Amino acid sequence: MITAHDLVVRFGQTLALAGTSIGVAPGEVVAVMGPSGSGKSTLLHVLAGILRPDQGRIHLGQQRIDTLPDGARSRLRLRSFGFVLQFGDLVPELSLRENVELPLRLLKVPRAEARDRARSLLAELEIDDVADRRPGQVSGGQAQRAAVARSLVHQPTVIFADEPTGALDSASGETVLDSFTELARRRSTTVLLVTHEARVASYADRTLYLRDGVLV
Ligand SMILES: Nc1ncnc2c1ncn2[C@@H]1O[C@H](COP(=O)(O)OP(=O)(O)OP(=O)(O)O)[C@@H](O)[C@H]1O
Repeated sequence: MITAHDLVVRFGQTLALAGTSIGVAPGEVVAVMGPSGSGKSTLLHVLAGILRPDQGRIHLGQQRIDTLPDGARSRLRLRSFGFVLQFGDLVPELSLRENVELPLRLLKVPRAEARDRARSLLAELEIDDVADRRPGQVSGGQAQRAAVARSLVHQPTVIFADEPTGALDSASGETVLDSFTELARRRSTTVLLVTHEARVASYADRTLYLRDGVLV
């Protein structure tokens, strides 16, 4: 589903990715582990088209995506990718429901359909009772479940998750990971999960290890 060859990313003197190749099959849940500074977030940002590699090639299915112009890459991200980040990426002024509807509204899905699709995911993630509250008025676990719902609602091809439970206690983290990976598997959505915790990686089908910018 997503493949990359010989990715190199430099930040000044720092070689964040040093010729990394990766292939993730459709519907596969893959974890990327590694120590702090090994290049995990950089790899995720490059694969997701947020950062352009200095060298290398990235394909989504048959389509080469690293050479797309900025506008086309933004549209691709909106349509084909979902994101779950560690914290703070819900819009604080919007309710959980409005946050979950947001990708659909940006994709011009009619309001009623967006509301229905958000409602059904909010119910599946058992946060329908707090859906009208803002992120600041719910628990961290409930906010992360809303972020999971938002990442899935437009049926993306790939979801990128960067330490999705890093800010939660372990019980809330397990609940979020259980429902996230279960829903993604049921929909055959490919997931790339970056974490430094083996407990989190255990939810994946396969774990890759990065060290000094190379998969080992
Ligand atoms: N914007 C940036 N500017 C300069 N150096 C950067 C930047 N982003 C990352 N780096 C450097 O690139 C290397 C890889 O960083 P990256 O954030 O990808 O690692 P990581 O494995 O995700 O680390 P962590 O687990 O601590 O989040 C590190 O040496 C980091 O300091």
